[in-house]
Amino acid sequence: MSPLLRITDLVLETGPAAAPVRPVSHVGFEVAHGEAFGLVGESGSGKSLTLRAVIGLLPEGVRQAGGTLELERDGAMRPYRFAEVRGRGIGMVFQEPMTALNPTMRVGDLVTAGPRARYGWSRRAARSRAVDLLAEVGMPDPKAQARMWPHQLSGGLRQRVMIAMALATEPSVLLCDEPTTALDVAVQDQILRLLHRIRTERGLSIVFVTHDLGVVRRLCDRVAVMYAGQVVETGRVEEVFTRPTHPYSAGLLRSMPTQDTPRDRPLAAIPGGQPGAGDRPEGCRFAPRCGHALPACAGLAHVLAAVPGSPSRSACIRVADLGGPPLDREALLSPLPGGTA
Ligand SMILES: Nc1ncnc2c1ncn2[C@@H]1O[C@H](COP(=O)(O)OP(=O)(O)OP(=O)(O)O)[C@@H](O)[C@H]1O
Repeated sequence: MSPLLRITDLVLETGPAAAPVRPVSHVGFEVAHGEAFGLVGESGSGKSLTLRAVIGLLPEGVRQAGGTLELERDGAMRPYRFAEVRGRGIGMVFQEPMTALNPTMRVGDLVTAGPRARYGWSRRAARSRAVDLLAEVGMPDPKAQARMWPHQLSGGLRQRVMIAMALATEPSVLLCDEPTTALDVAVQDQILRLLHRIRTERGLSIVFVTHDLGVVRRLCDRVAVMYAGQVVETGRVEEVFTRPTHPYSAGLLRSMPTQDTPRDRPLAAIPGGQPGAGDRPEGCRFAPRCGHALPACAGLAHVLAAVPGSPSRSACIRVADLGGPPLDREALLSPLPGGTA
């Protein structure tokens, strides 16, 4: 598949310019046309900041110190400034719809506010478009719901409104930051199915930020695993999930529950904790927690390189010696209860 979005060498900084801390260092990834791409990793690994940087919506206190963005237009990859693509090719769905939706606007006006201002749509045209979009995202009574206020809707319906808002600008890429985390399990499933349907029907590319490997297994074609502000491995989901090429990804996958995992069984955890943004070791940042680390790992520059015999790319120099018991391919790739989205 041909590339649609390419991020290269993204660096984000916080703190004083003279002594900056880098929560995201030299992160890059590429998303193809129509592809679902997952960005996974523990809390604090830099997933959300990376996604927000793509549309130039960094929280206060975080600044971009490097990185390029390219988006495909008319058959060629073209460079853009990060904020420039927000609502112009790239849409975003946030984790918490209540804080992301303006409470003083009716749902129908919210959905089309962006394109209406930009393209000068009439009120009538905007309303009709809003109702169509609300129907597309599965609102049960789109005409009536277009007249409601966000607080009158359930969490699941609010998330549908946010997806409709993102679609209103006709993006080619939808960025989703933990789009189901704030919802209860049954509603999570409905939203994941909706995103899958929209992706298929519109031929959209989707980037999912999630700590839930089940979501990645179920919806994504390719994945990047982040650790302490860097991508440590990237590849096709079925490869990374069954033949991980970085000890951190292997540990993360071993700690992932499958449908056969008894509820009361403790998960095999990776010993130790992820270092904070201001507290990162030299060389391989995972080395202090890694059972395969050599003294040399502490002096290594971070390079995501091709792995002999694997289609994945990995930052681990010990990839050939990883060994360990093979991961249970069937358990890791079997459909989740409730079926495929
Ligand atoms: N507004 C901010 N100011 C300063 N530092 C920040 C800010 N937001 C995030 N950080 C730093 O960046 C790190 C990465 O944050 P980010 O939200 O991207 O992590 P994440 O992987 O998405 O985790 P989570 O799943 O918990 O959101 C944080 O651990 C924190 O050190």
